[in-house]
Amino acid sequence: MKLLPLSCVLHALSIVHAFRYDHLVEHVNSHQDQYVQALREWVSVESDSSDVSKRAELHRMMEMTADKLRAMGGNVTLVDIGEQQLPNGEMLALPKVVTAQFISDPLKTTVCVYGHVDVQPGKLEDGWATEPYNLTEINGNMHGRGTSDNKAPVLAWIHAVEAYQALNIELPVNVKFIIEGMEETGSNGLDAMVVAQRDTFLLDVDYIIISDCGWLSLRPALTYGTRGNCYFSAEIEGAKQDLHSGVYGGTVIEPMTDLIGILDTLISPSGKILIPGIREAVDPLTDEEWKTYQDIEFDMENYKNKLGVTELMYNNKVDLLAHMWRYPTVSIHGIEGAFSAPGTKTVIPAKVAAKFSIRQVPSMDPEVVKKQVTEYLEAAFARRKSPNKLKVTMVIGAKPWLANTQHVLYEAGKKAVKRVFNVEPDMIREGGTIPVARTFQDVTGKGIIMMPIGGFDDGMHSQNEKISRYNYLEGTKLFIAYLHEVSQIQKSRV
Ligand SMILES: CC(C)C[C@H](N)C(=O)NCC(=O)O
Repeated sequence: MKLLPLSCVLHALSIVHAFRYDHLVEHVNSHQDQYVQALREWVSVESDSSDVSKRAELHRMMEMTADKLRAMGGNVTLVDIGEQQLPNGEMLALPKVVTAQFISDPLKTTVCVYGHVDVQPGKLEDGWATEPYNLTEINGNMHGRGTSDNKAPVLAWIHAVEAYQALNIELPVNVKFIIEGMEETGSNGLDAMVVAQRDTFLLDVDYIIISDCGWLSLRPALTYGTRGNCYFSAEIEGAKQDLHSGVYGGTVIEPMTDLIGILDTLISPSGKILIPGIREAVDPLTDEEWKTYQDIEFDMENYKNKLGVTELMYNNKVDLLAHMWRYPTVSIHGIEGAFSAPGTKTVIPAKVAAKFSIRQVPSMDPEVVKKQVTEYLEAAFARRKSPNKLKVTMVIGAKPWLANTQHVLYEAGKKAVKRVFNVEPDMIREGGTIPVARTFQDVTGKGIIMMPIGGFDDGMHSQNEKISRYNYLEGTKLFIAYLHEVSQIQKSRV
């Protein structure tokens, strides 16, 4: 019998693969209505991790996620990660973390997909055009709280695995999942779970994949960095109860005036952080980074239009991208205890607490930031010689994450993007935070990639959040293709 040359065998194998990929794509296209229905069911659960009154819904969401993975034959565990302490001292059960495993072939590479199914708050009265928890499709965009962040991407990964199963095509890699329910509030309890499972569930994992972010434009992207987040509460307490501003105004030193005064010392109008030590800790922008940012296609006018603003903090692309991704910033989010309802209540609030955050970057350490901010605000408050009481607390201290773009995972990612979208991806960083990314990196030492499928205009955390049907479906195909590309990475090149 005549043996075929190796090149012919390899060619034949690649044809078989291409044929199967087409089948998988066809499967995704023909199941899109089921995928949308699955998203509708998930969006209908108000799994808001920041609102403790919604905790039962969050538990239900974790159960639904586990049921879905179980129904697909996954080896599923709901991991108890303990309790959280509320500001009033009460203890509340954290949502269990769902882990799952599909096939376990020692000869295959193992990937672990991380995602979350908790959401930010969403209320019609915040200015939504549609009910936030009722998935509503308008012009190809599916609106609903948690669609892009992060329910559709998690489902897209699940559907990618399901598609292989449905067509009886063996998964090219072992696939594990870690799906949590506290990401939006700092991934409480997850770091400890990662440490606890480093030598068990995570031991045979070769790579970790996260799809919890968005593209920069219409071009698909791969993400290699996130900022961290130090979230603070600065509480000022004065009188023992709220006071009539006509009767008492002018006689007492008002907590709100103190609070606004110290908040105003955090950042200058031109965006310069005024807390000593913060800017000094940031690595200078390298020539290589400058060039990378310069080469990214990014339309500043389009960005302004998308946001509905007439001016940005920087008017050149490199500065803007650098300040979006690799410089720290301060944002003030709200004041608890302040009067904010419509109307003209004339009260002097007795106790107010500002919530603000500092997005930090790789060379900064949350514990150091905590000390810098606390000391700085205490000094600013002391200068006011106010008799009121100030209490500064850091409630989230999530670290930033940065990957090596030369890692084989990114090579494989580019191939998958090319296959599905026929373009090279943008290589981008992300200004937001995925708290566990750095923990995965530090604790497991495994390669991590972020492969977003969200659109640049999805409005995560904001009114009318959406994901397009296009991104949802093509994203599913991207994940299918990526599982194949990862299986092609030679173990020696890890
Ligand atoms: C764009 C972010 C990385 C998405 C992520 N789910 C998130 O919102 N994290 C919390 C944050 O405040 O950045």
